[in-house]
Amino acid sequence: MSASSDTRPPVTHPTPAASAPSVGYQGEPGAFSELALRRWFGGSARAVPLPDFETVLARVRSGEVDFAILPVENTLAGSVAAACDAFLRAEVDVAGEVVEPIRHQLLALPGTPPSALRRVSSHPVALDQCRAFLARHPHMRVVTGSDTAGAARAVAEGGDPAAAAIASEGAGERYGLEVIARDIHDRPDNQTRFWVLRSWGAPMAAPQPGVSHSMLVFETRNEPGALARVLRELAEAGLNLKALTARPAEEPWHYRFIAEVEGDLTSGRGAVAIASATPHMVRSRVVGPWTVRGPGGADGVAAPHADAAGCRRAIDAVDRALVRLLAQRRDLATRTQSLRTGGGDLLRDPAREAEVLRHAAAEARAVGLPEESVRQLFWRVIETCHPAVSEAPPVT
Ligand SMILES: C=C(O[C@@H]1C=C(C(=O)O)C=C[C@H]1O)C(=O)O
Repeated sequence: MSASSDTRPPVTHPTPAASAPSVGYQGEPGAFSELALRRWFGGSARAVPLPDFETVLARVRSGEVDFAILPVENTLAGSVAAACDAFLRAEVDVAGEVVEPIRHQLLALPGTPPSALRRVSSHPVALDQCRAFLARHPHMRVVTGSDTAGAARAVAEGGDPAAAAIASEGAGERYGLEVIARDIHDRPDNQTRFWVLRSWGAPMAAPQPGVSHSMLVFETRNEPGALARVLRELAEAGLNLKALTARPAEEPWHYRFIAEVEGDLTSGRGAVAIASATPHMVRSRVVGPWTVRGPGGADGVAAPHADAAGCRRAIDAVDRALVRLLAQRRDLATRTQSLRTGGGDLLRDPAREAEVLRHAAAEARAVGLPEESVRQLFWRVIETCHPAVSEAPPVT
């Protein structure tokens, strides 16, 4: 794989007409997909729980939901095969990518001693991320379920003190369960990539900063070197291959490949690479471009670490990203002001300021931060973006 630097303009990021988009996800409230969609869309999005990946894809394709979120790869368990297959069968576009840290907790009825547990249930992909813990506790029979939060709800509703679930801490809180064993995933830097999906042709809006990613979905002829020839075109265009997924096509021993690259395959050298690769492919389509958000993503937020020094480096990266976002906010606020005043003096809008603080408080609530201190902080943010704004925060 080759390194590449991307200096093209920011990717156009989709925002639906309504301020609160509906976003479909597989699972029940408290699922990791719900956390991932909050990272992308914020606290105001309407999260729509759906039973399986096929239904998620069908709903976004038909426009019944504005977007969908789909877990595609976990750093411990690998590709989420069922999600990739559902994606390959549907005609949808990737509008973004979220990388979400995944922390698994062993949850049971409050007051349950660990020795009383006999059964543990969760989604198979979650169970795969906790193999070492499960191997150390062979007295617990492993039961696969359709999702993590659903397994937690079933333990709460079942009332059986021998039953446990593996799910997020948030799912435990939602269903009144206690954390019996904390952070039981095999590595502390466990994380999952999710694609944000939209139907083809859904409206696009404001450009987002960050490196663009895109993908080529293709099949090759069953002949020596066919895959290598396609990949060589991408490499020679200087596009870094970040993931290559092979899934079975219907015909025996034929494969569909998903090649994800850092770069835009719809223009410039990316488009040239696709043109050169086309004779080597049986079927192909280009999806994207999109930007990545979350640990390790293009927004510069670092991945979690096992040791304190690593965590501090990650905090430093988060802080740098926060300051860059502040500068971005200041530029937007300055532009808003000059549009509103025609270049004159600062024109305050207390109603808008109150709205900004309300939004920040709602986001804080969604991610479990203290609302009042986030409100205060945002008052300072408004002030920092406009040094002339310096009175006490409005009361809402
Ligand atoms: C940027 C603006 O100007 C001022 C600054 C605001 C802000 O930083 O959020 C909000 C309202 C105005 O008092 C605006 O009008 O939106």
